[in-house]
Amino acid sequence: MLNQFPQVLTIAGSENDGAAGMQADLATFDHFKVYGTSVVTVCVAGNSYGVHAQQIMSTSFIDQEFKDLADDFNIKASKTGMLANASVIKTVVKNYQRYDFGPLVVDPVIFGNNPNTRLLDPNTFQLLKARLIPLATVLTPNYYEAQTLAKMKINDDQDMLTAGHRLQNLGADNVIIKGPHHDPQQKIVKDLVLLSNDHHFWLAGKYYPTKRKNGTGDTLSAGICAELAKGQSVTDAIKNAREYVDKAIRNPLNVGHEYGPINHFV
Ligand SMILES: Nc1ncnc2c1ncn2[C@@H]1O[C@H](COP(=O)(O)OP(=O)(O)OP(=O)(O)O)[C@@H](O)[C@H]1O
Ligand SMILES: Cc1ncc(COP(=O)(O)O)c(N)n1
Repeated sequence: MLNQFPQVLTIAGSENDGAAGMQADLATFDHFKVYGTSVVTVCVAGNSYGVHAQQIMSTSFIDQEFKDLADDFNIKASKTGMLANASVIKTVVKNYQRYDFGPLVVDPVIFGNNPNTRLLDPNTFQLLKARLIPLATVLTPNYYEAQTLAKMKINDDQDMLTAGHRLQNLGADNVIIKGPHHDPQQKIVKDLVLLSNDHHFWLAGKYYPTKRKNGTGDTLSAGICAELAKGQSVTDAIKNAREYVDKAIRNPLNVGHEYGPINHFV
């Protein structure tokens, strides 16, 4: 029957090296066998050495992208990625509230995998917290983004829990804070999952000492979105997406010289 196959939406930046952003989201959607549509917010020019230029889409173009998808598709879950600046955030919030695009996974992309790459204007943090985060079914900050948004340092598990609660108090139903993974000596990476019913659990995975992990955050949030669209619970969606990221890091794909992609073919 027309329009019954699970359809999802990524609202994100296009990254022309194929490793992260919308390209990683669409590859992940394919893996989870959902039909991926996209609203491009910004085009990023770069490669595995870094990001070199950005072209932000006009708000009228973004409005049109949303309208065209709403007119034709039956979207069951959505995710946001790179939003770049305040006008994009406001336009995305307005459109998401206008149409029914299902539960929303908000990946609050502030930094790229190379921590020196900033992907969001720092003047927009307040706007992000006040307008977008309250719409999140699942919020997926990395270790640095969680500290920036919760306005605190995270040094241990208790800090991570406190930061998670602060982010829930901003209005996100469920929060996953991805643990740090920049110490070559560490053995595991430990993410915190804080659920809307106030339960929490830790997802510990093996640490892989590799620079080939561009797009891990996008892949995790896209996997959660895909699984939610298929009717999985938040807990199962997060666990299944995390397992996929683990496999995609563990089996490297040797393209690009520096901060290369993970392997979406696994
Ligand atoms: N080297 C690694 N070894 C094992 N797991 C990792 C590694 N790096 C990241 N992960 C896992 O990948 C997932 C994505 O986390 P990560 O912190 O990389 O997100 P991010 O890409 O920084 O997020 P964002 O897209 O918000 O910027 C998490 O579950 C994390 O634990
Ligand atoms: C266009 C774009 N969007 C998002 C990310 C985040 O990447 P990661 O998933 O590695 O944090 C990125 N590097 N580029």
